[in-house]
Amino acid sequence: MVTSVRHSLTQSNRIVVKVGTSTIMYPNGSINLQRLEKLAFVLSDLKNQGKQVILVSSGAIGVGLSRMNLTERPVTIPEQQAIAAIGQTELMNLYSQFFYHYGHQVGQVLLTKDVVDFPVSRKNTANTFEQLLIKNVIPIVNENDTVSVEELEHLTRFGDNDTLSAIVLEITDADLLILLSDIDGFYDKNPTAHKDALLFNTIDEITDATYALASDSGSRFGTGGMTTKLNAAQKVLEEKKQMVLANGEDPAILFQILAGEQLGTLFTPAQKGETSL
Ligand SMILES: Nc1ncnc2c1ncn2[C@@H]1O[C@H](COP(=O)(O)OP(=O)(O)O)[C@@H](O)[C@H]1O
Ligand SMILES: N[C@@H](CCC(=O)OP(=O)(O)O)C(=O)O
Repeated sequence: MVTSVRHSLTQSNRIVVKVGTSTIMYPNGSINLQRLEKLAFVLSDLKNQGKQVILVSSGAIGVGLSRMNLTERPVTIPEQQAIAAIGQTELMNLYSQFFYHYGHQVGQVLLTKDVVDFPVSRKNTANTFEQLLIKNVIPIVNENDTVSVEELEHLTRFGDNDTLSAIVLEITDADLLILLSDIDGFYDKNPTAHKDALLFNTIDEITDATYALASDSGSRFGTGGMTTKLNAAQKVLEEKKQMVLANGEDPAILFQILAGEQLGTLFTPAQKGETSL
C-alpha cells in the first residue's frame, strides 16, 4: 500500500544507505557474498536510474575476523583496531569488485563523528563527497576505527555507524537515510526476544519512552543495537528529514521503499506523518 507520506520517498534523489555488520555477515562469521553482491547490484541500478547514492557500511571488524580465521573478537581495543584495519581493506576490495562488475566506481571515505564540530574538517568532508558524486562515484563510508574509539559510561568501544550515517546525511544534505539491519523495523520491544513484538509503521518523535523500547544488539557482531538507530533517527528528525529502518535480508527492498511501499519503520517529521503501529 502506498500512503501519501510514503509517496514522498519516491521523490528522494540523494540517498544514504547504511548496512550493519549483521546484514553482511552470516551468523557463523563468514562473509555473506551473495548479499554484498546484491547490494552492489541494487545501488548500481539506483545510480543508473539517476539517483545519487552514498553507502555507509559496517563490517570491517566482522570481515577482519573472518580473514584472520578468528571466531571471537579479541579483547583488547588495539587488537580490534588491527582487525578492523585488515577487514576494511578486504571489505573495500569486495565492494570495489562487485560495483565494478555493475559498471560503477567506488571511493572510500573514512570519517570520525567530530568532523561536524570543526568547520574546516566539515567543509573538506563535504567537498570530498560533492566531488565524488559529481564524478558519478559511489562513496563508501565507514568510521575510521583506528582513531574513533570512544569512552562511554566507562566502557571503551567503537563508535557507531548508525549515528555516523545521520551525520553523513547532514553533511551531504541528502534527502533520505535508509538503515538496513537484521530486523523488519522498530518494534515496541526487542523482536529477537519477544515473539509478540509489534512493528511501528511510522514514528514522528523520539522521546525517553521510545528509548525505553530499545535494547542492545541481538547479533554476534552488531555493536549499536536499536539505541544507536534511535540516536540516528533523532538527528534525522532534527534535520527535518526522513529515515527508514528496514530489513536488509534482500537488498532489493530498497527498490520497494523508494517506490513508496509500506515497509520497515519510517521516521518522519511530525507534519509529514502520524505515529502509528
Ligand atoms: N525495539 C526494538 N525493535 C527492533 N530491534 C530491536 C529492538 N530492541 C533491540 N533490538 C535489536 O537490535 C538489533 C539490531 O541492531 P544491531 O545488531 O546493532 O544491527 P546492525 O548490525 O544492523 O547495526 C536487532 O536484531 C534486535 O535484536
Ligand atoms: N566500524 C565498525 C563497527 C561499526 C558499527 O556501527 O557496526 P554495526 O552496529 O554493525 O553497524 C566496523 O566496521 O566493524
